[in-house]
Amino acid sequence: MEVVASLTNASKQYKTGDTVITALQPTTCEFRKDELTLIIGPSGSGKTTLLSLLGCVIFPTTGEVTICNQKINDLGQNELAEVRLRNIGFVFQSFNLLAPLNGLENVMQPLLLQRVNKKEARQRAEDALQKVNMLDRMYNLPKMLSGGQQQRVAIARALVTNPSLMLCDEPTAALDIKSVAIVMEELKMLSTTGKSVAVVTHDLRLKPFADRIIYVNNGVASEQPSEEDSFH
Ligand SMILES: Nc1ncnc2c1ncn2[C@@H]1O[C@H](COP(=O)(O)OP(=O)(O)OP(=O)(O)O)[C@@H](O)[C@H]1O
Repeated sequence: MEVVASLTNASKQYKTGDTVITALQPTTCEFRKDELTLIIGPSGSGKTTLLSLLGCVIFPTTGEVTICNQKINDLGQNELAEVRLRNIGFVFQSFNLLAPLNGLENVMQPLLLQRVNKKEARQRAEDALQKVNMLDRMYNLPKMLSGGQQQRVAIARALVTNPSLMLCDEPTAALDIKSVAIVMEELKMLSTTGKSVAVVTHDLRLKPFADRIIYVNNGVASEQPSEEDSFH
């Protein structure tokens, strides 16, 4: 299956003063088209660091990160921003919708940033909202929507630019159990439409939605569960 993103011996250390924290040990893994990959691990284990490397938000200390066949290590900040805008959609725990804008306007924003004209942006935003079954609520402000509905609008905003890679950081953490299932089913559905979807979570209940699971423990990423994980 086609590889959308990969880490090759990629590690990350953070330096604060004299202290060096190894957030992620050298890691090699692939994220493929048409797959939903869960990145599971306890708090502080290195999940967000792994996702941030994939999202081209931070550079690895050692090793390589490749997104859509492009090695990102040697890119400058502007080129990196371009890679992010063209290839990656982000979904966050706290939705991050713009409060004064309705659902449609929120979803149109990434396209307007890419200088797509307003008419086309509106059409594409409506198509994205349709995919997550939120077209009928597109004129609502975020505060008029439930958490699950806001997250579905946020997913539409992430997918409107047609990214190959969708990166989701604890997308269900703020949701009730019914909304968790709806949001995960939407993400699963997207992963069958030629995208690679990576979801960071500490919630082992999301396992049934995964095609593949990467376990992260103490900065070590592995496709094998540790003893601690396998008890669940
Ligand atoms: N910018 C930073 N500067 C210094 N240390 C950091 C930084 N970001 C993360 N860390 C440290 O790296 C380690 C891994 O953090 P990371 O956020 O990747 O874990 P996580 O598994 O996502 O945790 P959580 O589930 O609590 O968000 C932690 O010890 C954290 O304190």
